Amino acid sequence: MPSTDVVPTPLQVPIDLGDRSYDILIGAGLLDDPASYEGLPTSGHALIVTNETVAPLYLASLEQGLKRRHRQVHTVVLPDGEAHKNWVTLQRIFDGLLAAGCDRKTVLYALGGGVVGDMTGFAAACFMRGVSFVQLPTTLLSQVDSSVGGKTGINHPLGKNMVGAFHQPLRVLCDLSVLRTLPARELSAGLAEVIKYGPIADMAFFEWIETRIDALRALDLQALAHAVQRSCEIKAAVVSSDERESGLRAILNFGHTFGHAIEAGMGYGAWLHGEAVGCGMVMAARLSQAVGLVDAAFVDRVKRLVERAGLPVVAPVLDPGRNAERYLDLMRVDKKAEAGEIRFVLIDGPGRAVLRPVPDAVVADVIARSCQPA
Ligand SMILES: NC(=O)c1ccc[n+]([C@@H]2O[C@H](COP(=O)([O-])OP(=O)(O)OC[C@H]3O[C@@H](n4cnc5c(N)ncnc54)[C@H](O)[C@@H]3O)[C@@H](O)[C@H]2O)c1
Ligand SMILES: O=C(O)C(=O)C[C@@H](O)[C@H](O)[C@H](O)COP(=O)(O)O
Ligand SMILES: [Zn+2]
Repeated sequence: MPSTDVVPTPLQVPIDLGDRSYDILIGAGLLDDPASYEGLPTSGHALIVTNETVAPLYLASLEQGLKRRHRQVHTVVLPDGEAHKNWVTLQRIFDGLLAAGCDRKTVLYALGGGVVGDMTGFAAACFMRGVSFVQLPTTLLSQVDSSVGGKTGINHPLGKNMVGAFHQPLRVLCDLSVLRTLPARELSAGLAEVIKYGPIADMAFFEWIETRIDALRALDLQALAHAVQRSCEIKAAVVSSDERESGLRAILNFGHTFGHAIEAGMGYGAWLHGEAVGCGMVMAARLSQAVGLVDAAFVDRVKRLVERAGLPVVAPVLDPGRNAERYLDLMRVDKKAEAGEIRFVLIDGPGRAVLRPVPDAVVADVIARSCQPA
């Protein structure tokens, strides 16, 4: 990664939610910079939640820094992976909090990717009926999406993120330096959520990604800084106007109805969330074309960029005997479904999304076409 002085730091994206408002700070070296934590509570107890992959990389220095702010700093190190985003692992956070004698003023720090962030946020929402937490996202995906907006939770074997709560963090620190240790496959997964913001909200950004995709994959710090900043700006605007997804916020689910079915259907962790979303966006773009909202050129453009990001574009067969039915069954539990009717985020012209039901036969045809290599 190029030297850190090329990024004018920190960039700051505010998220306006009344008394739950907070800032997203973006820059290199933020985790170890005491200025990043200014204004946050300095209560007696802090608990850092991380995982066994991230801990050896970044836990020691964070712990040392937080010891200057909190009398006691405790840690919980979780097993790594989407397959562990469940009750059993969540319980380990509560075990750690109680064993350490943590109280209502305790601040939780989520050091890791989206899995750690979603689970720590959920633990913070539940512990003693709600304590504060800070997001320290260490993957591209978590910096551009999961650390922002307060969706927290865990998976159920029958459906993604089925148990959770809305609980906003006090601050989000997106330290770009930590991305240099991220495996290439995980970087690609993060790019899926970056690409997502184009078709739903900002085609100029989509065009910019098309020109900078190779730089992003090569960890060009300036390109990454802009990608994280613009993604967070779009997400902050959407969340500020619809915090609890009563309407508009659903557009952030573009590609996720198919994507969540792939994740659950393949077994959590087989496909990364970003991979499933990347492929799911191609499927949702096809579905938008199938109901007459966009043309084939638009679908092809989305598919090409997803492919260039290093993501899969051919959907997996979930059940050879009854593949479309299996997809449809999994999608019927989607949180956007109403009375068993699946509602899809469709692209209604470049940069604009709508939420709509689509007849099962049309969806089944798109699934069949998407599972075939082009
Ligand atoms: N709450 C939301 O709004 C929201 C939004 C998008 C995704 N999500 C959730 O986020 C999760 C996906 O997050 P993710 O893609 O960050 O996956 P992840 O948390 O599993 O992290 C990916 C992998 O990278 C490793 N890792 C993390 N930081 C690293 C670093 N700096 N260097 C080296 N390795 C590192 C992790 O240990 C893990 O193996 C899914 O569960 C998804 O449902 C939530
Ligand atoms: O923040 C949101 O709203 C999103 O939909 C962002 C998604 O990228 C994310 O994967 C989210 O967790 C999916 O939400 P869900 O409500 O469908 O579980
Ligand atoms: Zn997502």
